[in-house]
Amino acid sequence: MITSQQNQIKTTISELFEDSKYDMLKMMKGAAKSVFRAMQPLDFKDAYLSISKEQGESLIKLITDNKLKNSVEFGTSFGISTLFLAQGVIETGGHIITTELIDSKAKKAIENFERAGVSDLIEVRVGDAMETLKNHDEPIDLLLLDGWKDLYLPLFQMLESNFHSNTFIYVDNAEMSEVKTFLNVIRQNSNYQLQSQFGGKVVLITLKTRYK
Ligand SMILES: C[S@@+](CC[C@H](N)C(=O)[O-])C[C@H]1O[C@@H](n2cnc3c(N)ncnc32)[C@H](O)[C@@H]1O
Repeated sequence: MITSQQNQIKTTISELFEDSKYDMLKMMKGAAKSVFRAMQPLDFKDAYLSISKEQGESLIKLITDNKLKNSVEFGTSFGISTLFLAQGVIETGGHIITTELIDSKAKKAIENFERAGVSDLIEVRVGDAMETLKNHDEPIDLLLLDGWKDLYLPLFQMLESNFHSNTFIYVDNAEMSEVKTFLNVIRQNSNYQLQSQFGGKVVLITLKTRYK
C-alpha cells in the first residue's frame, strides 16, 4: 500500500520538476519587475522556486531516520518540497502543515496533493505565514523555512516555543544575505547548533540538548 502511494507521489514530483524547467525564464521576468522596487512574492507567482531533488531526498531521509512526524513548512509554492515531506511522513505516521501567501499557487498545490494522493496528510494554510502560523501550539519536529527570507527570523522566534530537543529546522537558501543575517543571530544563541549542507545552500539547525 505504502509502496503504491510512494510511487504516486514520485510520479507527481517528476511531473512537477518537468513543468518547472522554464523556471529560470520566469524568475528572470520576475526579477526584471523589481529593478526599480523591492522584490515581491507576486512577481514570482508562476515560478516554482523549488528545492532540488537531492535536497528532497535528504529531507525524506532526515524524517525517516529521526522518526519525525509533525512538519511545518513556510513557503509551499506549487508543492514540490511538500511532496518530499509527504514521502517522509507517510513512513513515520506524521503530517504536514504548509503555508503559501499567493492564492493561485496554494490552489495549484492543493490540486497537486490530490493528484499525488496525499491530501489527507497535508493541511494547506493560505495567507501570510506570520498570520497562518500565529497560534501554532503543537510540538514541531521539522520546520522547513523556504518562504521570503526577511521572515525567517520573526517566524523562527514566533514558533520557537514549539521546538523540543529533537526538533530540526531546515533552512533553505542559506547563502542569501538576509538568511546569513538570520543565521548569525541563531549562531549567537547558545541553545542551537548549525550544520551546513549542500555546499552552504542549506543549514540544518538543531538544539544542543538533543535527545540521542
Ligand atoms: C522558494 S518558494 C517555495 C518553494 C517550495 N518550498 C518548494 O521547494 O517547492 C517561496 C514561496 O513562499 C511564498 N511566500 C512568500 N512570502 C510568504 C509569506 N509571508 N507567507 C507565506 N508564503 C510566502 C512565495 O509566494 C513562494 O511561493
